[in-house]
Amino acid sequence: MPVSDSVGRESDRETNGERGGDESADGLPINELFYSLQGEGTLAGVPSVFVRTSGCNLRCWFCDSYHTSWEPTHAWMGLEEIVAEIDSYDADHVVLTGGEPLLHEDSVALLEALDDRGYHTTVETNGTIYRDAPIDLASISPKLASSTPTPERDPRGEGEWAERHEADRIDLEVLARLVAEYDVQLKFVVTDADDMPEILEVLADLRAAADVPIRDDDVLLMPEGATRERLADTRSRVADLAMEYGFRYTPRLHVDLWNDAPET
Ligand SMILES: C[S@@+](CC[C@H](N)C(=O)[O-])C[C@H]1O[C@@H](n2cnc3c(N)ncnc32)[C@H](O)[C@@H]1O
Ligand SMILES: Nc1nc2[nH]cc(C(=O)O)c2c(=O)[nH]1
Ligand code: SF4
Ligand SMILES: [Mg+2]
Repeated sequence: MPVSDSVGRESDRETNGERGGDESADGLPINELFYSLQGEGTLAGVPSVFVRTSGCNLRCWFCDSYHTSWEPTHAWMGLEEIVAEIDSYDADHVVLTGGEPLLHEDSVALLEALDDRGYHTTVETNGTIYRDAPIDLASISPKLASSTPTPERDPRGEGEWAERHEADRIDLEVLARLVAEYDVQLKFVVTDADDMPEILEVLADLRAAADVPIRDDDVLLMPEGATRERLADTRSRVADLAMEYGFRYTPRLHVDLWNDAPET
């Protein structure tokens, strides 16, 4: 759902972690801002500053950033304040993530400021919202049916989000636009072989809809797991699937190194 659809609907604003009231002030709801190694994707291992915005339009049952989606918490930070804190680290790479960072209009201004200062920017996004911004790598993680918070899997309620999540999780037009405009990686969260038919279907639909080729090399399978214990269950299965289907495997380096500690 484009964020503009939710403007003016207070309940949506609140659910998404957006600011009520003072729309004119610039800034972003920041859940955490920290320095770490990029843990996922083609840039895994690269020292990077992470800016995690709060608020999301989806509700994956497995979300490893619960306090940006299911129970959003944040401090409001002005753009200058955010840039100054990023500058205080000695890094060339910035990862803007969330929650869903492209929900927020001011993510564009932040990315412009970072681009002006020469940073390489990665945006971690669920691929349901398009924005025009200087993004060096759009790290898109389209959400599969296995992410839907059914009553049995809802971490908080009784499946109240399932219908909305299901309706909004894939937007082929937005995905095709992101793929056309940016360097992308498509990073699918995988638990087992049951996820593969849907990945193939999304890819076939996207290849048909997009004006540019999508290489198998740009498709990454990432094991589901927010903890070392869970990853121990999923990672070798997902590695085998990557070899079987000819897609890339991505580790979750930060989970291997620091488990589920905050600010890692
Ligand atoms: C918290 S999300 C924030 C960005 C955006 N909302 C998204 O989903 O792409 C960051 C990354 O973590 C992944 N992720 C979240 N929970 C996960 C889990 N339990 N296991 C594996 N990956 C997970 C997402 O798919 C995404 O690639
Ligand atoms: N180290 C580390 N790498 C990451 N790559 C993507 C992350 C995210 O939450 O978007 C993430 C994260 O939370 N930590
Ligand atoms: S889209 Fe991303 S931030 Fe939102 S609930 Fe899913 S994993 Fe969490
Ligand atoms: Mg993370």
